[in-house]
Amino acid sequence: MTRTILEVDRLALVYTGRGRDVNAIQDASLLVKEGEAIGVAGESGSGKSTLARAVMGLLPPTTSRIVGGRIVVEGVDATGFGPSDWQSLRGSSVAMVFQDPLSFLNPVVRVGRQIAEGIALQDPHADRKARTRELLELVKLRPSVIDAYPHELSGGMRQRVMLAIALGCRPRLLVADEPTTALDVTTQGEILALLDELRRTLGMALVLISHDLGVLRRLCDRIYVMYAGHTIETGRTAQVLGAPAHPYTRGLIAASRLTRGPDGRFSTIGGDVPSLQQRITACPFQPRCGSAMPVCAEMPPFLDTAEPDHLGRCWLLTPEPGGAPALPPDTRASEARNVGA
Ligand SMILES: Nc1ncnc2c1ncn2[C@@H]1O[C@H](COP(=O)(O)OP(=O)(O)OP(=O)(O)O)[C@@H](O)[C@H]1O
Repeated sequence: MTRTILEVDRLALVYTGRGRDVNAIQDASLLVKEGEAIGVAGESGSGKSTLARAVMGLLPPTTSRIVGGRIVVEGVDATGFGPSDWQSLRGSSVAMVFQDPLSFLNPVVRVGRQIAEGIALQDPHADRKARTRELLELVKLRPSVIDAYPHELSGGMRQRVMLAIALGCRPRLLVADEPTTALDVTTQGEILALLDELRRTLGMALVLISHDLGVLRRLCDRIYVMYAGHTIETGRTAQVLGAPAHPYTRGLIAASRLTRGPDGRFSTIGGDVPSLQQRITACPFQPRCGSAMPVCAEMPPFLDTAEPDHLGRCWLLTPEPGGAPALPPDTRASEARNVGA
């Protein structure tokens, strides 16, 4: 059976820093198996980056707090980890690349040294020169890049450098948060192809965060769709994007295709994302949903089975909307963890 690398089980997380709470993650689950490519989709503000940073231990403990659920990395419960525990995990089994390499790279340190520093953190005895060259070759950069400063490189090259640094710890999981959003279309294609190739050749799992469904369709085995801090749908990519179970996913797909409605206007999802200052106690999408029923405003739906390995958080998926849930909540949560198992 394929090993589980990451398991997020009904996570809830609050930002507390700006004088008011923001319940950025309210009920999110994620399961990543060895070597798998997982996509996380959702509108701006749905909690994708917060989830990514939470599973990497990169959220500041002074302004964020996990208030429910668990994060388990390679069988170890990391939910209560402090900064040093997270640092050693990041140096050994998980790594992350971000949208903007310039905010990550040190502008006054040559690229080669920045890659070598990452290698030394993981293995103080490593031959840093040889391993730096090996990493540059992996990300398809010329060895001469070693002497360059970040500002001397193009956006695509900087993203490759950030990838080389991330790969320095030989991660079993790479989390990539909108890694190509800031790049032109051609460079975007090259970086995505590289990510795909690296995942396959290194046998590494990938969590790819993107609001671009086309990108996720191209690279991912399974997809999680997020809305207002909730996982609202998950399944194999072809299932979720080909036969979406949740009205929100259907709206997201229509909007991403730039299709026009009967009135000739481009499809959009009407209404506003709910406030995250309180925990949402009903269906988070109900105020914007064209298929909403009375129960949707009264009780939170649970992730339910649309078909094998395909779950949606929607009362439309229960046999008797408004009646007792077909499965108790805990059973449904464990199903969310088991999708793709
Ligand atoms: N440091 C912070 N303090 C308070 N609230 C925050 C903080 N960071 C993010 N948020 C809020 O948390 C919610 C989720 O934000 P997050 O960045 O995770 O969403 P996202 O789906 O990644 O959006 P985007 O695609 O725009 O990056 C938003 O309402 C956002 O305003």
